[in-house]
Amino acid sequence: MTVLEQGQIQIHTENIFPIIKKAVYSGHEVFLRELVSNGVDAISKRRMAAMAGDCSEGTEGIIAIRIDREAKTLTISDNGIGMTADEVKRYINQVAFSSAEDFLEKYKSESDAIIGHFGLGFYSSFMVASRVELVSLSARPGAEAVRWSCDGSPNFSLEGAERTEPGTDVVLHLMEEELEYIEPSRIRTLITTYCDFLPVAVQLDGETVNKREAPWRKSPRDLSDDDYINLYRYLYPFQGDPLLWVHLNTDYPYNLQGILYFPRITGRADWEKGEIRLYCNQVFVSDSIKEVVPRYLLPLRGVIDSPDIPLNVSRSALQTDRRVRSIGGFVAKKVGDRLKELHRDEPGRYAEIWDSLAPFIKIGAMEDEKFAEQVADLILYGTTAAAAEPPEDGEEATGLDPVATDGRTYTTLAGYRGRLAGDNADRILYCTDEAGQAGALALWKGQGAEVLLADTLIDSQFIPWLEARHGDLRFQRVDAELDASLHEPESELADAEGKDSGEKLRDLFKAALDDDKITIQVQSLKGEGSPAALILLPEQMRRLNDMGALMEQRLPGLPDHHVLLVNRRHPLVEGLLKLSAGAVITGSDTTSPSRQLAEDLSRHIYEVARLAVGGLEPNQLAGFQQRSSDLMGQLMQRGL
Ligand SMILES: Nc1ncnc2c1ncn2[C@@H]1O[C@H](COP(=O)(O)OP(=O)(O)OP(=O)(O)O)[C@@H](O)[C@H]1O
Repeated sequence: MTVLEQGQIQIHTENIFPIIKKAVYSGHEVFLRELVSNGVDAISKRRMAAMAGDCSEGTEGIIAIRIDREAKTLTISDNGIGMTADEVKRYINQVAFSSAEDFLEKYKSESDAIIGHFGLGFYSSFMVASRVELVSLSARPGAEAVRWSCDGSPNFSLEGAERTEPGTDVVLHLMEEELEYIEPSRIRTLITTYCDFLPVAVQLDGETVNKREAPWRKSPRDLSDDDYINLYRYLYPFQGDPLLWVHLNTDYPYNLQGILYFPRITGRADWEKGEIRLYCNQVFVSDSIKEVVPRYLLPLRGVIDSPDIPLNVSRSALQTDRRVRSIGGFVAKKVGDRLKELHRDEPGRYAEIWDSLAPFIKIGAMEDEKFAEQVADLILYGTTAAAAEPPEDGEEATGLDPVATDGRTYTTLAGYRGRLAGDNADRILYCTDEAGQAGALALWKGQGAEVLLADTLIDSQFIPWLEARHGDLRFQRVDAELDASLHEPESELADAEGKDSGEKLRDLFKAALDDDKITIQVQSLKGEGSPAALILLPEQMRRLNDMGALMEQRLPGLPDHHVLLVNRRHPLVEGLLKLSAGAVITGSDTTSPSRQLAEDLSRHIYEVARLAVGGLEPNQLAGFQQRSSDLMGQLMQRGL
């Protein structure tokens, strides 16, 4: 074979390849992605050149990968446009190698990793091969086949070769330490990882391995729900089906396609990792692109495919890139639009999946003002109100509020406010713990008040945020205070000592509890089932306690300062009053058995109220249990 040329590649670094190999010490596998991408490019170039009449059309484009175990070679062939000797000199010796220098230059100055080492190009073959041969025949008429060979030093040789069909073979003579790439299973995995959605068949030893179809490149009109769900199942196997998806498609001011899915969140969502897969022209780049979408969308899954995300820069540079930021904004906007659409068109389904959507939406609203505006009317709250009746014809009504689901009834803040009346038109009643605040909640419900249920972990931050945003509204937790509608007006005659029964009860409880931090109030609560006593936590008091707990990184618990509301109408309290009055009438002093029993009962009533709000520590429970039995024993003896 005649030697066409031997020469030195003009590069500044004397021997670039060992440096590349060292710099890109991990992820050598990307060489396959780079070489297959070059083949795909060559195939589409040939198609375009054929359309312009510049070369023969050829058969369907194919990338064929062959393994030769004996020769320890891996060959990547395409039937694309090929290269003439001149083109090899220009594109391989100059373009490829000058971008190698570029890459190294960038790599040196950036401390953090370049995403997926993207754009390494042809010379990435030297990460795994000690010698690379390229045999190419240009599809242009009259071209002759050439063989280029290089061992990683700047020296190359170029000679005539045998190749009858246009296209290029890249033959990699694998280094001893890179022989993993001779294993078909390894190559197969690499093809499905990086080249699965490429529009050209990628074959391994004659068998097509990749999927080829990239649904996100299609129009949403041509995709069924099943198509979306199947892609999700394929990308995230055994993760359950997605709740909702958003098809992204824009070509201005940047080119971007993709499909994002809201996963069904079980347990804690991962706000750190990021599971959206990044592609560039259907070639897989990375499965964690924290830098491209806003943080609150990180638990979303799916694909973003854009050639306009700069990938040969460091991650930190990506984060501050203006275009990337605007892509993040675009994605958030599209997600917001899709949520709006679902809320408008299918309020029932929206409410059904609300619990899974809530973390994204609430965190998004708190972190991103634009997003907050978009979703302002889409935030749902569990409510104690009855659901609105759907229209008779059974069709799903738009704007239905409150909406019932299997588990809960939901409303929006606007819906709730629409139902508020008169003096309380600006008061938002909410409950953060249905069990712990059951007594107070029942009282409000008994009087027909609607209460919002804000009981998820995130609500402890979300409610204060909401309050700050709605300065015109008053947010009041159900157990903060009871307004006049919940108790009877007080009208009572004082006894001979000038004390009414309220004062007497107050004195009794004060003596029994002997704790200045507990404020005792006596009221006649309305409603049949109202409890004997309730613990109330005035807003200011509770907030201070919550804040202190937050600063000390502990659970808030029951603050030492709290209110004990005694319900004078309750038979137990009425009996208590009689018991203590008896003690006075018979002239007993504070140590009389009746007085002692009255105080023990008062303490017991207090502890039961405390127990109901989860305010008894585990170590107090044993004492409580003991006192309960003692008290019942005493009462039993009195009754017998
Ligand atoms: N299989 C091939 N068939 C035809 N031309 C090729 C082939 N592989 C490489 N080339 C030519 O060599 C040039 C350099 O390739 P290289 O992979 O280094 O960079 P690139 O593809 O231009 O950019 P990138 O850095 O994104 O990979 C290509 O632009 C192309 O003209």
